[in-house]
Amino acid sequence: MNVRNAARDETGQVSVRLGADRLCKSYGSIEANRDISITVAPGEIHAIVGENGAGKSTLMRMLQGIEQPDSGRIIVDDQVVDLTGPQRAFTLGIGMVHQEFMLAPDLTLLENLVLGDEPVIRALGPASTIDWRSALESGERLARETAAHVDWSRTARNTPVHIQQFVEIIRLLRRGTRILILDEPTAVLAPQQVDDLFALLKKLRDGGTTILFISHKLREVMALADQVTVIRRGEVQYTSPVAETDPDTIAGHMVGGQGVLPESAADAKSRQAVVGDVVLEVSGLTTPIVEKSHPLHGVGFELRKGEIIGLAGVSGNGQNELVECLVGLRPVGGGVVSFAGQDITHMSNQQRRARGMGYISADRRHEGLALEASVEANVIAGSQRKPPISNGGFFNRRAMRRAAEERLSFIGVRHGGLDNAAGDLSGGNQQRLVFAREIASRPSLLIVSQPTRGVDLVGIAAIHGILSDFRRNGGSVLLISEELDEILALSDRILVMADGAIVGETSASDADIGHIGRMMVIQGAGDG
Ligand SMILES: Nc1ncnc2c1ncn2[C@@H]1O[C@H](COP(=O)(O)OP(=O)(O)OP(=O)(O)O)[C@@H](O)[C@H]1O
Repeated sequence: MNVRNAARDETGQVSVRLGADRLCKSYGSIEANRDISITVAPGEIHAIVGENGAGKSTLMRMLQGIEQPDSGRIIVDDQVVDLTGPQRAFTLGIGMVHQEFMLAPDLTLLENLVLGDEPVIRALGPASTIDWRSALESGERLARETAAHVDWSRTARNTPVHIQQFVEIIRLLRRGTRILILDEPTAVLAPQQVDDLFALLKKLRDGGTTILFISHKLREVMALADQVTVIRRGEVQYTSPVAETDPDTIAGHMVGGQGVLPESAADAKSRQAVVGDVVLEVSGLTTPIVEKSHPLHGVGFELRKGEIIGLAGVSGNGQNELVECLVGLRPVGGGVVSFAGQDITHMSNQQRRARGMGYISADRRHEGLALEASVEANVIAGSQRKPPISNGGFFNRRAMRRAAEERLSFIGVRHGGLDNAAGDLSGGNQQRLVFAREIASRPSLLIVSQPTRGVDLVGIAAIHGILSDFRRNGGSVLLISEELDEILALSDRILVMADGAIVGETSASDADIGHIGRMMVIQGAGDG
């Protein structure tokens, strides 16, 4: 990229709003980014796609000044800049909306809007006071401009997730963000909310904001982006205007020479499951009202052998609480949970596991993994006292290594070495690791929450294939997912949850995405 000669065009506009010029970044022996060059024009929506561990987050961290490149240059407004830290990037107008929102949960949305940059009245001499009226005016003006409906007096904690996301965006705009980076922004949204977000982003784009977004969903890339760049194994593989490409071409560049994608979930599902006896029976389940949780109101359903039930719902409507009750991590207020004919309502998580219940938590960083521990320790956890790793009281180190390697390669976890910390894996590879461990313990029932959040195309197909095989071999799955496509592709039956209750049920063959989406948002927290 010839920056010095990247002359402003005839109208005096800059041609490169944000650019990376041969950026390199290594962690030990891993080259996370190698000679990455991208160019983003003013008022462009640029999608960055790539497999898990491809190097997308590393690039974003450098563009935000959180990490320094080993070599290469970053360009803002046609000029080479030195992003010495996040504050410098912010001053230049670069702002990022992370997957985990940064709002302070107990402050109101208005307080969050101005936090750290409060408008003040200086009428009282040296003392000053916050000008709430002007804060509210600026919030409402931005909300109007972005067509968002925001109740500024609500705390962030009590605000539906899609409104929190709007407020995050508005907050950045208020502080002069001109280059907005979004990390998988639709992961937590219902379909209608995705449409609203895209309408907002297009509006911002048309007003001159430059948008860079990371996504694993090619349908979204096609619907939203002007330009797409594929990163593979730390290098730019492909870049194209979206109007001149198609999802197959993009996917081909993402997976490189791996050829045909693994069997899709839809193909796997077309082989009808044989459904047997009831394995999990839940009736009248309630939870006490506890702060920071969403109470359950009499949840009941049956899950049979060889069946996948998909639980659809906007996040924050009681799904987490239900899962925690089922796996023994939250006390129930009333009702009964039976597993394989036995009342397990008050059993511990360990007792449930010993009876064949596997659990894949949505919160892999806190519940699913010990991030400081090695990749090997994490993938073996729970099996270290069983053969072949332990035999007659003797611990077999080689058998442990072999088992770890087999488990990791079974689901294609990309890692830099068995002794590296699990926390150093990319997000998607952390999720694969949890899956590899849980499947290896051969459960009869899997409770799976957000199994493919942040996982790439190949990983999704692999995980879906594993779930379908598990079901075909007589396993039962309760699948909780914010991805309706995933629920539709895998489930035999679909339950919809809103406001702590099951509000609808449909068989997969009759499922209609619009109808399910409406049930999801018609009540409860999704309605905000
Ligand atoms: N702090 C770190 N220490 C060691 N290795 C790291 C670190 N951060 C990233 N890596 C490695 O660099 C590579 C690129 O990771 P990165 O997080 O950028 O990928 P990604 O494309 O964002 O993946 P995902 O889609 O799974 O989030 C991976 O192999 C990862 O394990």
